[in-house]
Amino acid sequence: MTKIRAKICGVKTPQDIAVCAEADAAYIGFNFFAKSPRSVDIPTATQLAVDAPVGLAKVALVVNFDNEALDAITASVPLDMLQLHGAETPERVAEVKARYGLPVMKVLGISSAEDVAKIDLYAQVADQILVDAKAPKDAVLPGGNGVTFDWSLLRAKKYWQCPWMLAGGLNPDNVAEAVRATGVRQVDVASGVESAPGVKDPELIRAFVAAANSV
Ligand SMILES: O=C(O)c1ccccc1NCC(=O)[C@H](O)[C@H](O)COP(=O)(O)O
Repeated sequence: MTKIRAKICGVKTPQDIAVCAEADAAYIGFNFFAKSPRSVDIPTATQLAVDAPVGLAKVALVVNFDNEALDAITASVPLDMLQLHGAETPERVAEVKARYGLPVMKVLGISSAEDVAKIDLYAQVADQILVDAKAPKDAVLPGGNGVTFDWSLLRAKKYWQCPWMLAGGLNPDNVAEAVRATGVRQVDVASGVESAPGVKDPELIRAFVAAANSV
C-alpha cells in the first residue's frame, strides 16, 4: 500500500517540527494569516524552515496576499510550496506560480456538488488542490475550523488533473475512514492534532499519521 502523505498545518515551534519528522509526516505548514492562533511571523518561520529536517516539505499558507506580502515571505523563508487559502482566481494562481517559481496548492472549500465541480478549473493551473471543508458562515478563520464536509460529494470524482489532498475536521479518530471513503492519498490537519487552539500535541500528531496509514 502506498504511504499516505500527511501535512501538519500551523506548526510554530522546533518541537512541533521534530515530532512531524519523527512521525513521518510529508509536509509542514507555516500559517501567515495574522488572525489565526497558528500564525507565525516571517522571522520565526524563517528560522523554523532553515532548521527543519531535509525531507519535510515546507508550505506557506497565505490568504489573498498581494505580491508585496508574498515577496517578503518568499525572500526570507526557504519554501517548497505556497498554499493559497483565500478567494484567489485561477488567473491569480497562475500568476503566483510564474512569479515565485514555487509549486502552488490552491485550497477549495466544499459544501456542495457545485463546489466540487469548480475543482476542475483550478486543477488545470495549480500543482495541487487542497479539498477542504467550506468555513462556516460565522467563522472568523477561512480554514482550521475543525469541521468536516460530506465526503460522499467526492464519490463522483476522486481524481483531477493534479494531485489532491483532503482536509476539514480530520483527526486521529476519523482520518482512516476519510482515506477509505475518498481514496485520497494525502491528508491535511490543523486543529485535529492540537490540545488547545494553536498548540500542537505530539501524541495526536503521531496518532494522526499512524491512523492515516493504517488503512
Ligand atoms: O488553521 C488556521 O488557523 C487557518 C487560518 C486561515 C486559513 C487557513 C487555516 N488553516 C488551513 C489549513 O490548511 C487547515 O489544515 C485546514 O483548513 C483544515 O483545518 P482543520 O479542520 O482544523 O484540520
